[in-house]
Amino acid sequence: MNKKSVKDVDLKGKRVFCRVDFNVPMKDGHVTDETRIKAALPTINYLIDQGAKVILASHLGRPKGQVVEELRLTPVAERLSTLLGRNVSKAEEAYGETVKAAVDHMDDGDVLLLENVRFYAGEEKNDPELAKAFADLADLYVNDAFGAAHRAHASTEGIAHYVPAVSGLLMEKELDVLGKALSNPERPFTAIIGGAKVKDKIEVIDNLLDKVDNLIIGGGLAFTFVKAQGHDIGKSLLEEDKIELAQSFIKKAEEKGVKFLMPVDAVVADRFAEDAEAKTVSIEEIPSEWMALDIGPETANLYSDVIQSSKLVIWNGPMGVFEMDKFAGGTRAVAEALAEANDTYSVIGGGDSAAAVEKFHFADRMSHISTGGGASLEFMEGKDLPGVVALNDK
Ligand SMILES: Nc1ncnc2c1ncn2[C@@H]1O[C@H](COP(=O)(O)OP(=O)(O)O)[C@@H](O)[C@H]1O
Ligand SMILES: O=C(OP(=O)(O)O)[C@H](O)COP(=O)(O)O
Repeated sequence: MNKKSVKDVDLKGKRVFCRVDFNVPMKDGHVTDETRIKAALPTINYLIDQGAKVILASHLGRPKGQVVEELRLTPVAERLSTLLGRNVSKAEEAYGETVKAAVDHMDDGDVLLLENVRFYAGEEKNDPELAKAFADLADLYVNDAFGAAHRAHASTEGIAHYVPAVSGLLMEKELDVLGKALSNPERPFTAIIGGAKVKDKIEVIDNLLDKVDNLIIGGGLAFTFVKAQGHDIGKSLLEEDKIELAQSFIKKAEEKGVKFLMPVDAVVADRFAEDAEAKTVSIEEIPSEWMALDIGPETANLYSDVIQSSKLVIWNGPMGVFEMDKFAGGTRAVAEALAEANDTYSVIGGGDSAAAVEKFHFADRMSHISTGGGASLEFMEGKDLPGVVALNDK
């Protein structure tokens, strides 16, 4: 990588604003998957060992510029403290006089976690004033938030214009591993796209169609495609204004000779709940008052076959609502197929996909678990990541 890293700079006694991606799954005020926290530990420990004052910043969820009590980073500070085996102070804000005073009191090697940066409207707008306020806290900016590197926000991009800016160790590793896998991909090359961020991911498919041999669609995302084929999808997740785009992708795949795989059956539920009534139906028979919350077993078998005959698979986004046991079968089946495909280089991307692989105990059988979903997809599309571009060149 041609960007400077933490290894290239002097850190002793420096106030370091380190952007991490602690956007972790939470339930009832507890962190339910700590993959992203653990992934940031090498950089945090390195900064501590080098005698820096470590100011950590992250977003959590999408509070849209307002304080949302459930999205405070306090539970994350507690988990981090346990994992680091040292005290982690937690600020109630992300910048300003109180935070500055807290930073002034830090000793070398201390760790302070700022409050959720997305509580401020300026964050996602990449407001220069907010970026300057962040920069004001520090002598150096370290970006280790690979998972948010595709966002040009005040704490991921803006700040880098006001203070020397380098990459963290996780950021470096992600770019290195993904870059190597993609520079000359082994074939057949398969992408599996699922999850619920339909708007974000649907655009990615266009570029992926230029690169892959097989494109597998699952999760909530799939039903805009199922609808585009003229089937009734009941109350399943739908991005109405993307139906035409979905149709054009199916056509593009045909023209390019890319195998485009969509669900042939689904597990449907009468409502979005663990104890909902559920049944498996063929994709043409989704009842109008029901919603599809997982791919069905026939689809899972089809997808598993393609996975096992691929040499490179990138997987982003669960196949169903895997958090609920009734709708976890599809995600588990895909994870298992990947775990058993010994000859396949598997790259898992995205907070929820990584959490799913962890939940089903297949994590150590994957080739690389990326902490970025959208970020790894955009990187694989060949797009520049603003959070990386903004860093200082070597
Ligand atoms: N059929 C579906 N309907 C609604 N939500 C779904 C469906 N399939 C998957 N999901 C949800 O998608 C979420 C993950 O989506 P996303 O954030 O896009 O994935 P990732 O974090 O892996 O990039 C999970 O919480 C899961 O419950
Ligand atoms: O969870 C994240 O993205 P991902 O779900 O694509 O992995 C990142 O923290 C970015 O979050 P965002 O998509 O709300 O900007």
